[in-house]
Amino acid sequence: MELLNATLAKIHGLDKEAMTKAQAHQDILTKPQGSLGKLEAIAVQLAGIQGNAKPQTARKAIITMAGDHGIIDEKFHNWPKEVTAQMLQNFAHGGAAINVLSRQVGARNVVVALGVATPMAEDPNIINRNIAPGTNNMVYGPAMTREQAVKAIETGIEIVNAEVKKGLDLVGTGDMGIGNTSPSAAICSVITGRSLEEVTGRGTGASDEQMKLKRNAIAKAIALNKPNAQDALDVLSKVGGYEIGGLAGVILGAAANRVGVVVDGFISGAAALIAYTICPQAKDFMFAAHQSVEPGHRILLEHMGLDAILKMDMRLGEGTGAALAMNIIEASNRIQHEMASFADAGVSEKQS
Ligand SMILES: Cc1cc2ncn([C@H]3O[C@H](COP(=O)(O)O)[C@@H](O)[C@H]3O)c2cc1C
Ligand SMILES: O=C(O)c1cccnc1
Repeated sequence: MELLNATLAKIHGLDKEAMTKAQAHQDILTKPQGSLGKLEAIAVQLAGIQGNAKPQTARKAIITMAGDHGIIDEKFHNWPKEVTAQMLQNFAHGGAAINVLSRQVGARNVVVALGVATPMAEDPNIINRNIAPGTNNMVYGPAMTREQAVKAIETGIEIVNAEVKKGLDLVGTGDMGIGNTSPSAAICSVITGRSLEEVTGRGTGASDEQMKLKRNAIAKAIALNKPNAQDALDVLSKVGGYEIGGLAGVILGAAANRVGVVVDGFISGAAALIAYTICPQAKDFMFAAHQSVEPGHRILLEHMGLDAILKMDMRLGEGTGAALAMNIIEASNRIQHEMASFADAGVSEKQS
């Protein structure tokens, strides 16, 4: 709990002076004021995060965290849990969607096992910080202990702190874990107060019949464990997942280091909801990368007052939306650095 508390103590608000300077700079560039819309807002937020009116985006990482889920024993899944470990190998060898999109935007991949059930061979490209071989089936009891939930968050903080030491201007979150749309829906429903009908989605492709089983299993888990919506550690431990806790730690750690964090889809969103419930100010450091097809994603973004950068009908996770949205954030920052002012370019200014 010490690292978590120390991290929370380091989270302060955005640098208002840097934001005022960044906005003033936007306003003298050769365009009608405000005409670049969200591109301007992103540059100003980034300035507030980094405390610099001309922020940096060159050093980027996507941190993808993996965990398995006991709830897949409830038989509404189409994919075996071995896929989690197999996909980690794929991430480690550059073949997954997240590898391609990270390469395209120039982000390094950081792959972390936090709660993977299938034994894995050692691999220099996988950081093995397994806390347990997957969560317990939350239909019959808590997914993990409160101590394990804290450990997951603190591991996420340690991982992002290590990346900050290597040099980090922008970090993206990603998840891998067969079954993890179920704990994400549970977290979303408990914290936002919205029904499972509204927040549960098809994940990797649940049929109508499987959707009924999925909602019933999540409802049973919530009814049995009675997570306290005001206590994010209680929610995470009772109906969460190791990778979700780890990603909440990445988000809190990024905020403490004043690094902008590009939050991926629904699972990363559930992690953001945990981080936000622990420390609402962490929201200032988040960029919502995209709006996933999972219906709960829009709901949890609304709950935090976040506006998704992209809407691409994506539903993969891994950090794919985060990597893609980094392109937009970089574009916005290049405007801030490279565009000519009216004075530079000799363009007449607005007359009235
Ligand atoms: C081959 C494959 C690659 C993936 N990459 C991400 N996910 C995504 O799908 C899973 C969540 O959906 P559900 O709750 O329905 O299991 C997570 O592993 C998520 O990262 C994948 C899923 C599969 C099958
Ligand atoms: O939005 C996501 O992150 C997502 C949706 C479905 C499956 N995996 C991830």
